[in-house]
Amino acid sequence: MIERIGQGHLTGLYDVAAVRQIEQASFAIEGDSFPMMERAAYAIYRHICHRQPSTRPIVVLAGGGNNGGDGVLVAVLLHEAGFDVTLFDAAKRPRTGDALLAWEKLRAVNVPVQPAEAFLAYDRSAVVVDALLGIGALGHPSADFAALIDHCNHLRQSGGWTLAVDVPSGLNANTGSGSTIIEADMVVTFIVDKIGLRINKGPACCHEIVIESLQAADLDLPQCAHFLARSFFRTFQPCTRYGDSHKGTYGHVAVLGGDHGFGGAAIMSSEAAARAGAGTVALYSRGVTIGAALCRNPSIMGFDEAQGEPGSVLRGNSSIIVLGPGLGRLEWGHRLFDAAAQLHCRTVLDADGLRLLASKHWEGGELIITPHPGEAAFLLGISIDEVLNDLISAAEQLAQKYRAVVILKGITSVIAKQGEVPVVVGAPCPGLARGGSGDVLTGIVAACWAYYQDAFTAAVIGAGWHNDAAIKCAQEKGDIGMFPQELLMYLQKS
Ligand SMILES: NC(=O)C1=CN([C@@H]2O[C@H](COP(=O)(O)OP(=O)(O)OC[C@H]3O[C@@H](n4cnc5c(N)ncnc54)[C@H](O)[C@@H]3O)[C@@H](O)[C@H]2O)[C@H](O)CC1
Ligand SMILES: [K+]
Repeated sequence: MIERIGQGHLTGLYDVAAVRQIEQASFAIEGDSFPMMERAAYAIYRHICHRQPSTRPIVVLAGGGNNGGDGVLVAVLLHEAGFDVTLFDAAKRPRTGDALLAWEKLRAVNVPVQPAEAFLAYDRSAVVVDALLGIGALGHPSADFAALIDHCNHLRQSGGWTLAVDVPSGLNANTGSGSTIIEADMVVTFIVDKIGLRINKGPACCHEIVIESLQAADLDLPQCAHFLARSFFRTFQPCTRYGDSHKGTYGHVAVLGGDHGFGGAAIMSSEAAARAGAGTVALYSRGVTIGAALCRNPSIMGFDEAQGEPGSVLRGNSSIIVLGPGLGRLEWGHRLFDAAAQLHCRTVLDADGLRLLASKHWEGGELIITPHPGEAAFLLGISIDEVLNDLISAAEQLAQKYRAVVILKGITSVIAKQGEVPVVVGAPCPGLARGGSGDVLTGIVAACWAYYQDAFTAAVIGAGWHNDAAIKCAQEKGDIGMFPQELLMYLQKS
């Protein structure tokens, strides 16, 4: 799969169970667990020296477990190097094991220590090392930890800089969920990249993620997902043109939708397909929508009902249909949905098309569906929280239930297909949190599908490309200033 991307660009994302297995194997090989904690602390120390070499004070928030143990050793290294470091001790019980060994080292060199509560009155602009909770956290942080996390985030808002050890405290390393979470400028995560950092709330709390392997054992364990970093689009231009090509080389996309009141959705989708490089694009919609669409973009073909059935906009059965943007759920939308199914073309299904899918049986062509968590919950008959608490499984269940390639949209998107390792793509772009972003996505994915043929490849590249262009657009226009259709002008910007 995904030959166009190449496995080299897809990195593995693991759950906590896998990290524990690797840890145990590494400890067994080395015959001791403490050296790995020392390597973890040294890695953090190096990043602080490199990124924050100033004379700012450094605060270490240390819990009672081994995540806290890492923090304690970081404090020792910083103190020995002459930094102004204070450790706030949040352990509730006497430390044991490696965390205790670390604590004894700290005591031997007299690092200043204060009780955790004192941190709530701390108001200096500092570098904060979050070593409260790591992969051993259970449930939401206790109230006292939540207060420490809130205060750390408050200091960061007022000019502080936060480095999270392994995982931002409060973030579930498996699900990316959490209520009160450290917002980290940098997360130095150990051994392998963790799924919870890359999905759900994770990406919004981890502004930069660095992976330190700590010379851990190299086990071939199953990955929860692959990750396609944004950097892929620095060198890869999707849907490139060839010298000996013609418009037929790049396929035909037909957008069906845009009922009264929702014409803009279908217009944006068709425009996106055209801008993303589809050879020809047709829009089948209400007459008034066609008029508006042609005024905006005469390169598309516009057909209204008076000119024939939806099938009249196709160019043979290799056409890609986009069904859903502005479809509505009234009689008109139902009719278009049924007509589209009978065309047996490859179909990108979104929005109202997904609502209709839940109540009808799809016997049409191959599907890519693009639900957000609310639509996924509706399609699976579960709550939105259940979807958010296991996005990978929700995407996989949808793929199985609807025999479709699924783009489960979110801060990052999860792309799933039966028999494939899911792929997580994207990075946070708050500018996308507005109506129309999904309509633009459907058009881009359809154009990619016309180009790449393979639905999974098209979904991964299309979702990643949409996100990358949106971030570039927001950098110039601002999150509030950008309209979804404007990101199309950034599809080819390097
Ligand atoms: N050599 C090593 O052992 C290495 C460990 N690494 C680091 O270790 C952590 C995982 O450590 P672990 O002790 O298993 O768990 P944590 O420190 O993350 O958490 C346990 C700690 O937290 C308390 N606690 C649990 N849940 C809550 C909660 N909801 N609210 C408040 N407090 C909670 C619990 O009582 C314990 O005190 C890993 O992330 C690494 O940072 C490194 O990998 C290096 C080698
Ligand atoms: K942490």
